[in-house]
Amino acid sequence: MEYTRTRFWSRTLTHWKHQIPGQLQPSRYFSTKRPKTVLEDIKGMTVEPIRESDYLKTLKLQFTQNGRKRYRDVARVHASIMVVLYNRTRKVIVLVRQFRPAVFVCGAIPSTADNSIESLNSIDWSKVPLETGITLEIPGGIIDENMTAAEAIKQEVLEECGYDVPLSSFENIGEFRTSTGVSGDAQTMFYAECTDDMKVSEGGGKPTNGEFVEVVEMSVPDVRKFINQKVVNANCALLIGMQWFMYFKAGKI
Ligand SMILES: Nc1ncnc2c1ncn2[C@@H]1O[C@H](COP(=O)(O)OP(=O)(O)O[C@H]2O[C@H](CO)[C@@H](O)[C@H](O)[C@H]2O)[C@@H](O)[C@H]1O
Repeated sequence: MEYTRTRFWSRTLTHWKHQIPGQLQPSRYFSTKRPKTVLEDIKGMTVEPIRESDYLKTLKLQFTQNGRKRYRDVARVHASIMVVLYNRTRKVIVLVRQFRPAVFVCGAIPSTADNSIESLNSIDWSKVPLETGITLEIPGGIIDENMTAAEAIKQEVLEECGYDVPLSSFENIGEFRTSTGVSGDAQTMFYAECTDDMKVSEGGGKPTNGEFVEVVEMSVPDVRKFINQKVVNANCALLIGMQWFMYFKAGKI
């Protein structure tokens, strides 16, 4: 299918119908409206223990510290990359909305709840509003071991947002840990600018991987309002990235 710019932008004309819990009237904060996709088509949620996983290994680390025996339960997960992507033509930050099962479960029941498999499977998940699990994120993903971090983020931007941004445009702005208590995995954050001319596809993720994302845009004044909210259904990386952008870039673009 040949993509034209008219087609991309005309999809943004449908109305944003959903309010994301923990965000103040998101429609006020977006310069484009939410396109209709299949994010909401989620059915038949069940829960079972992990026996084997390509994405998560749990370990019990035991050691002695200052003569005292200690242990720590640790989760090993993949390192990841993400990017604050600014579209110079449209003067917006490019973001993705997606259904995150982990956020859905944590948003639906408190972490102190009975987390037994029986108890979790007795919940009627269809009654939990799906918006509970829909997050706003800066584009990103896990690092494919055959790629550099910059190559990996370039590919994520293409797959998720449909922009073919030159590799040299990705500026590494820092690495940090997503969690220090449980997983300790590294995230590398990039900054890149794109233009409408770099838009080569609609984006949306890789449906063959079961990945469905919606591309949304936020104007710079709206970024300021967004990061000033008390609660957001977003990850720390989005907030760190936006704060970095407001501090180092917003006054210069
Ligand atoms: N836990 C899991 N269980 C089953 N399948 C999984 C999985 N994680 C990834 N996958 C599979 O791998 C594919 C690619 O994943 P991504 O590279 O998009 O990582 P994701 O953004 O989900 O999380 C990564 O990148 C984001 C940044 O975008 C980080 O915040 C986050 O910590 C990091 O895991 C997914 O579509 C899915 O098929």
